[in-house]
Amino acid sequence: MSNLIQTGDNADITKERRNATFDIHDMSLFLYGSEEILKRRKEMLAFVKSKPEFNDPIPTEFMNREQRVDNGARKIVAMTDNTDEIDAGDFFGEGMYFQGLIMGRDLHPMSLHYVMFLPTIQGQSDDEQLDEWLPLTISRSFVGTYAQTELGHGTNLSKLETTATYDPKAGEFVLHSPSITAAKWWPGGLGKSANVAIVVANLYTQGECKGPHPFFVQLRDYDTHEPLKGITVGDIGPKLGFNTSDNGFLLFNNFRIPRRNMLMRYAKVLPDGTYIKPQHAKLAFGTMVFVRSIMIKDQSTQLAAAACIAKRYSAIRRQGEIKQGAGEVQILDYQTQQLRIFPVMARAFCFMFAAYEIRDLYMKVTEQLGEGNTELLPEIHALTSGLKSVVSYEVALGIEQCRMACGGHGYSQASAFPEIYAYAVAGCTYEGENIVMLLQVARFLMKAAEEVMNGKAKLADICAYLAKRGANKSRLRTADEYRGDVIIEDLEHVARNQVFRAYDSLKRKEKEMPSEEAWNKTAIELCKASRWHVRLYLAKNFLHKISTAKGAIREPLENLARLYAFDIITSSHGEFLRGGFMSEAQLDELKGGFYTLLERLRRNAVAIVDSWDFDDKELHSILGKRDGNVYSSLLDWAQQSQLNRTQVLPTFNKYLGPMMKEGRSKL
Ligand SMILES: CCCCCCCCCCCCCCCCCCC/C=C/C(=O)SCCNC(=O)CCNC(=O)[C@H](O)C(C)(C)COP(=O)(O)OP(=O)(O)OC[C@H]1O[C@@H](n2cnc3c(N)ncnc32)[C@H](O)[C@@H]1OP(=O)(O)O
Ligand SMILES: Cc1cc2nc3c(=O)[nH]c(=O)nc-3n(C[C@H](O)[C@H](O)[C@H](O)COP(=O)(O)OP(=O)(O)OC[C@H]3O[C@@H](n4cnc5c(N)ncnc54)[C@H](O)[C@@H]3O)c2cc1C
Repeated sequence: MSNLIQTGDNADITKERRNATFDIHDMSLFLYGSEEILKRRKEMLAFVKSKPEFNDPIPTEFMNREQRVDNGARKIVAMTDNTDEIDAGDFFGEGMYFQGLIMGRDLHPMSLHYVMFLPTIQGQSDDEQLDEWLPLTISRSFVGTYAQTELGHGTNLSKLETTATYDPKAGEFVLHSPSITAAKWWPGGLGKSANVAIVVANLYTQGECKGPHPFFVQLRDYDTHEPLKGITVGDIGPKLGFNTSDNGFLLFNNFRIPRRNMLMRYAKVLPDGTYIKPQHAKLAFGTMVFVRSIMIKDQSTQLAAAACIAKRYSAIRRQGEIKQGAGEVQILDYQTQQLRIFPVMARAFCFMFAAYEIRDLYMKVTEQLGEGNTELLPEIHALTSGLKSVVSYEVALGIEQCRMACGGHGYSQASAFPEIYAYAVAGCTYEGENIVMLLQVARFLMKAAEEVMNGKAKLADICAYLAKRGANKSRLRTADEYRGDVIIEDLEHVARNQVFRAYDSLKRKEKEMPSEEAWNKTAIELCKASRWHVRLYLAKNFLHKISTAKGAIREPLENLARLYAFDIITSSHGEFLRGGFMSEAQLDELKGGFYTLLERLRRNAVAIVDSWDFDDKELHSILGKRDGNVYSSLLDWAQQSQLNRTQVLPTFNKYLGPMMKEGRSKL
């Protein structure tokens, strides 16, 4: 704990750190997994701080878009000049941390090169293609992106309009955008930075459409960077966030590429045009599964950053009195403030622990795919789709809650909340719009429900609860005893009920109308089932993980995990009251328990967020500064505003001055 206290720190924040009941190093160790990881974080941070080229000339929030794009390009080249400093193969750990430290929370001109282009080359090329493209990708001989979404279609991949038609005489594919709506739209870095792309197009061979497939396509001349003939490309303009990235549009006019530019690890087109289908129809969508899986860690980090800022600021902000005349209190002492922030922190821990599970599952699936085994593909698709949806949505709400909890200063860009929100909320949309992805989970759940109904309960582990009988009354007696398995049983009960309610409703409707229509008319219930399924997974994983904690960190972790569960239950209590599963009295008991948990977590509030090991450089927030000296820093920060460069702005002479002069002259 003491390592975060320094002379000159704000007295309130120092008091918080002194009062903590555990050593933050122990908590960081539990959170990140090993001493080696913590050591490497320190080494990477020290390295980044030692390099002036990683600094921003002025805070990025004071830059215009061109300056941001320029600054982003400069820094990503500097960053990737120094990848020897990290284990670049450890994308999930070192790669993400290193990038976050240097690039901040904005995508940059090479984001898609690393996040999707490289993984697609690795995952979808055959050995010969890998030998050709991988070294060029790693050595940054070109800048790549992933161009799938179009103006008219993003979600529904089968209706992508871009065509790749095989011409056996020339041994080439002809890429074509038959309409305006066929324009690729959104790919990161496509507008101005990328000179190659993985283009996802509907493949036509021997007169038949074989569905969307990935192709390696050169877009610009390697020397002049001018677009090649047959390519129209540009930037799509400013967005809510991601403004350091030149997300782009792209149209093809009968643009030819060699046959071998189709990525052929799974599906293939032979020289005569014969199509060889992949072992599993959705193997070509593997990169999306990969990104959905790493998003969970990224999103939980953003949520933790928001909670860290809100808690540190709430520790130093004094406003109002609880006891009259006793002086203004730290706003962190208000129960309502705790309600706004503590559950957010609990969620960040929960999501991070899930991120580790998903990383491990992803690695297992990759290994299996290498052996030609696609057995776990439906499971990982459902799990990553569901987690991506629930987590990104909760993260966006949580960040906004933290912002509002910081009053007026939360609205300033000095807080970093606008930046964190704009960055994180995009996750609700990219890599599959959240509702659509929840419906994918529902497909998986409906199949599982069908198996249970048919008595063939050979279910994936994550669905095993669907086949359980379960009690029809909650075992909850006192809030203090409400822990571990008892909580899980109750969440299982609600999730199972919702899955079968949706299933029954779907089956009833299927008797009255075509199944696609029945599906649409049950979609709200299906999404609800998916959310409960994912919440159950998250809570189970969280409770299991904290049960392995030892020593002084155990109690605050248990408080967090139980707060997470109590929050879910009390905020959707109707589901638990249904059919008398819980009584009103039980719910009141839980509510009381929830308030007690807030009180218990109060003492360690700051230490818990300190354990996330955010350096000020990474947090990039005046309100969240480690030393708590917020007010003087806010004044310093504001002085960097462009508007403060001169005392009198041109607007005075042009508009306001003449107006006031005229006003005075009329008196
Ligand atoms: C040098 C060091 C540097 C280090 C640098 C490190 C940097 C680290 C940074 C980390 C930051 C992390 C995060 C930030 C990243 C931000 C980047 C954002 C970029 C965004 C990119 C994009 O958005 S790309 C475009 C994404 N698009 C989508 O996701 C489209 C969504 N649509 C679909 O996925 C699908 O079309 C569908 C799932 C909605 C439906 O598919 P389809 O219509 O084809 O199928 P059906 O519905 O008929 O289903 C048939 C059947 O298939 C199953 N299925 C579908 N998809 C999959 C799949 N992927 N895998 C397995 N199975 C699948 C489906 O469930 C059905 O199954 P049934 O059994 O028949 O039910
Ligand atoms: C910041 C950002 C970065 C991106 N980067 C890239 C990139 O690098 N490369 C790339 O190719 N793409 C990229 N995209 C595009 C992104 O993948 C798509 O926007 C996303 O997949 C959603 O598709 P859509 O825009 O077509 O939404 P739509 O599908 O049009 O969604 C609009 C609404 O329709 C609903 N809806 C659609 N279909 C259904 C259905 N079947 N059932 C029920 N409701 C439905 C949705 O739930 C939503 O409410 C990016 C997008 C953003 C915002």
